[in-house]
Amino acid sequence: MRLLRSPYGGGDVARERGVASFSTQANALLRKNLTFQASNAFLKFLKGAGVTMEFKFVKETPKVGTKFRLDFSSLLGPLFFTWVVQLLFPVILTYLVYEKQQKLKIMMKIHGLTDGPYWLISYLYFLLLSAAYIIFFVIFGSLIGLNFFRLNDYSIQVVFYFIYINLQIAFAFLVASFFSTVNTAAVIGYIYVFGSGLLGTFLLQFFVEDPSFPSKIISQRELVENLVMEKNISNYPVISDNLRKVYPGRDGNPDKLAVEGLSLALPQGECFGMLGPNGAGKTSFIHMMTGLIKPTSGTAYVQGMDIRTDMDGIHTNMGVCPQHDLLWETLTGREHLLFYGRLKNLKGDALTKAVEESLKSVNLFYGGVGDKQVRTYSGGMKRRLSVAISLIGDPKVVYMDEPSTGLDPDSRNNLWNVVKRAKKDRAIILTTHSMEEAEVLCDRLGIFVDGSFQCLGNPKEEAHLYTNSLGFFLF
Ligand SMILES: Nc1ncnc2c1ncn2[C@@H]1O[C@H](COP(=O)(O)OP(=O)(O)OP(=O)(O)O)[C@@H](O)[C@H]1O
Repeated sequence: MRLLRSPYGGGDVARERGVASFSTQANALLRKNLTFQASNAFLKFLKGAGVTMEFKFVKETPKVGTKFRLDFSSLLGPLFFTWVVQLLFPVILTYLVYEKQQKLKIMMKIHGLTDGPYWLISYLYFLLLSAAYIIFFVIFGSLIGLNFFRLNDYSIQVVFYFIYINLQIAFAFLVASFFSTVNTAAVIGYIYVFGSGLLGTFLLQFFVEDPSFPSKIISQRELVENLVMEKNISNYPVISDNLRKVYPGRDGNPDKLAVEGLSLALPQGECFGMLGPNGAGKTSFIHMMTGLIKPTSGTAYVQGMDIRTDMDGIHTNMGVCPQHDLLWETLTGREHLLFYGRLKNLKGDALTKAVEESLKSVNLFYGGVGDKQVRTYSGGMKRRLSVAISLIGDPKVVYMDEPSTGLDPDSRNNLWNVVKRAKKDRAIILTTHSMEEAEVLCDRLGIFVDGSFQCLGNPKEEAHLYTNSLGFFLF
């Protein structure tokens, strides 16, 4: 076995093994910018020729920079929160035992204080103390940007803490009856905090870290219920209220549940990404929202109009980029846009201007491309035209079903730029299989599996969940 010092060095040895003739081929490939194929083929050849290489002069490929975000609470995980919120327990316990140890309670009793007012005043005192402590904890945590506070709705946190501090005070009252010395109570109190934190983490960590833990999904459902109840829905162009789709079974097959009670509220200007494996129900959801199929139950409101009754009104202000390009091969790009622009009630100069701008925005204007028949277009051009059609007439709600599927990286980047520019002043729902696409385009992301959201959140926050949990479903 000979040693070749670098892929492009070691001339004698390489020539001996016939590398010279190969490297001519490899260089040709490299010149064509097919670096990857060239280097792979080159390595295969060397392996076959029994030559090993030392990558002495080969540098690592530069990687995209990532923002360092220090969330030190995550270093301790749920333990941090359990320990901090429980810290008042030993304080309350020792305070109660201190009054018992110093016979202060008896003194007060002697002076006429009965049990009822004593416990009531003690309870109110500890309630105020606990409330102040928790408020400080929440404000401090929110100010330094801890995820625990940022990602959970404050109203839910208030209810949780209120119930928790009441239980903690009641428990301290109970435990205080078993102790008569402060030192023992303090030691046991702190051991309890430390031990129960560890035990709780051990027993409950699975639920806390389970990506399907539905806290945000529940809050989304509550938001939708409130919005529908209060008829305050103008700030949310898209509201899906418990939308459900079951396809009836055929040829002896059972019914198929495609979308299971989907609740979602989309504010103006948000691009929402639905990410999920094949067959998750994304297209069924879009088909219901666009009126192609009827929901089995539930409904949705688009700009305040009900999809069950006002679909015609909704269509005038809605754009759709379907999963597969639905285009006439013999019409030009411009003709498509003129046609769909007219359907959106554009006329005369406004229509001509809108079509021109639209062609420019998707790079189909210059060189007269927009005036060529669609059958001459590449896949990327057809996809860009489909996106342009979805945006013509300035619709306030746009659905894009896997807009970049099947495109090469260059066409995909072009298309992403179009969508990024179009995001302003619109609500966009976009389905995709690509985490990268979701990160680039979406402000919020829902991971959709088996007809329901497994989690909702910011694409950057959900990225690890997608890779960890959905990777399981996808691959
Ligand atoms: N017309 C239909 N009749 C019966 N079942 C259907 C029908 N359309 C879709 N389904 C089923 O409903 C489920 C959801 O399908 P849907 O096309 O909505 O998923 P999807 O997430 O859009 O998938 P993809 O990413 O492949 O487009 C699938 O199991 C599919 O087989």
